[in-house]
Amino acid sequence: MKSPERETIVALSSGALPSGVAVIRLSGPQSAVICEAMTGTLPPPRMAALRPIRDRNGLLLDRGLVLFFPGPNSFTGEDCLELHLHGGRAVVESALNAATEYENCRLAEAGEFSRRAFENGKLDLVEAEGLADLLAAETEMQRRLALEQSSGHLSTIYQKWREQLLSARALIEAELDFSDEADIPGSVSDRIWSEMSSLARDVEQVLANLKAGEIIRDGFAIVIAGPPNAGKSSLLNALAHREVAIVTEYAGTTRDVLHCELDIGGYAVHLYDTAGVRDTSEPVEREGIRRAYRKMEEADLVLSLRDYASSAAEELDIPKGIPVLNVVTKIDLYTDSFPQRSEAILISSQSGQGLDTLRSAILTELKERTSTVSLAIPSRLRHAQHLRDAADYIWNAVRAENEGLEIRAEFLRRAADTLGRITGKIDVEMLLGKIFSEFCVGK
Ligand SMILES: Nc1nc2c(c(=O)[nH]1)N(C=O)[C@@H](CNc1ccc(C(=O)N[C@@H](CCC(=O)O)C(=O)O)cc1)CN2
Ligand SMILES: Nc1nc2c(ncn2[C@@H]2O[C@H](COP(=O)(O)OP(=O)(O)OP(=O)(O)O)[C@@H](O)[C@H]2O)c(=O)[nH]1
Ligand SMILES: [Mg+2]
Repeated sequence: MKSPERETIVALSSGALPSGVAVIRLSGPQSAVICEAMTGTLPPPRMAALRPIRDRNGLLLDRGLVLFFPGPNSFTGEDCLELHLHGGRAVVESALNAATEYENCRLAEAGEFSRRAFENGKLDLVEAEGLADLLAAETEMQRRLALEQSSGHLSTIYQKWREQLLSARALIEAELDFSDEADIPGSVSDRIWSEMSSLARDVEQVLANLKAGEIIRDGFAIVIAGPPNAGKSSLLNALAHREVAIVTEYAGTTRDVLHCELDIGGYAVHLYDTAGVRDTSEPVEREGIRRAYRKMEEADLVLSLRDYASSAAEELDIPKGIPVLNVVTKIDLYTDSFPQRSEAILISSQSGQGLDTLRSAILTELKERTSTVSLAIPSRLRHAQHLRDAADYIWNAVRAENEGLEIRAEFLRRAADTLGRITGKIDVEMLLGKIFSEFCVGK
């Protein structure tokens, strides 16, 4: 039986319509035939050519740029065709319809181009995740981290470790083969175990960067907390540059946790406003206060606010271990010179005084927590789980001195497999759906 030809897929790969230019991308064995049929000729590989674009009946749809990438030298590794059209809805619609008229050509699913690139060895899983993050990146630091990952630097590190494990294993197996011939003194294995210990430490060092990666990729959670009327909601509004929260002179205005997104120095920040904390028997307010504390527990940083006029120590009970910045508010009301009480940052949400100082204090905190020595920053829990397992297997191998070389080699094999799962060298079928469904259609 003749095996069915791989389908050619087509999609709009550029953004929302209407747009200046729209890029329609095809990938698969029919790309060249469709190119000739729709544009008259096959342009030289990877050279843009201006051509009329026609449907099957010869009707002119648009005049646009045509690019052909013969496989395997394309994004997907297959023959690829790009039609750069005018970005009108009807233009794009008619071109997509025209392409799918051809045999074995259909609309692509979300992430299908990247999935083919993965299947053809053009991308590994870490790079594919990086690419998904690059498309989702909204801040400068997210963009940098994603670009780093999508261009294979992290993959190279994981791959190098895997090779180190495999060659250590090979040396051990070789030693096992000669083990009848009595113990060779100063055998290779002494050297191997010290190398493996240092490898486990390298893995753990990258693992230690996980939190930094999460802060960059998923954002930094800052919770504004303090007594009622301290000016918490006013600060949220001032930093967001819009009226997110209701502000009144009544203590106890905010009940629910409110939220806005900020970009501080290229970092994504989630800023939360909470109910003012005080003793109260009012049930709605009590629930608000309970939620305020719950939010503080999840915070990366708490801004503890206090009205300048208020008596110093308030009963804000910030959960242990959560970093705090003390902020004194409403300083516009007090024009006289300030006796420097504590190291609090003095602000006025009304006049804007001190807000830049507050922003740079936050940025300093962010930089401290993301300035990892090495550039290898895993941004996903998926990597971290495998890295933790890999390090544990290596330590097991190193420490199993009394267990015999077979068992120790088996631990190294497991460590190597675990690393292989991160880049997709091993056992990936289950993951593929999840990773590639994060993409949009056309990617
Ligand atoms: N028009 C257009 N712009 C684009 C893309 C695209 O597909 N089309 N990209 C889509 O993501 C990005 C660029 N990424 C690309 C990655 C690989 C190849 C490619 O043809 N690779 C071949 C040849 C490499 C070479 O000549 O150096 C290969 O890997 O074999 C093209 C684009 C961003 N800009
Ligand atoms: N003069 C001055 N008034 C401020 C400033 N910030 C807040 N206020 C006033 O203080 C009062 C309380 O402000 P909110 O921002 O609602 O205080 P809150 O901490 O959110 O209060 P709750 O939600 O009740 O806990 C309002 O009348 C604000 O206008 C400021 O910087 N200067
Ligand atoms: Mg409030």
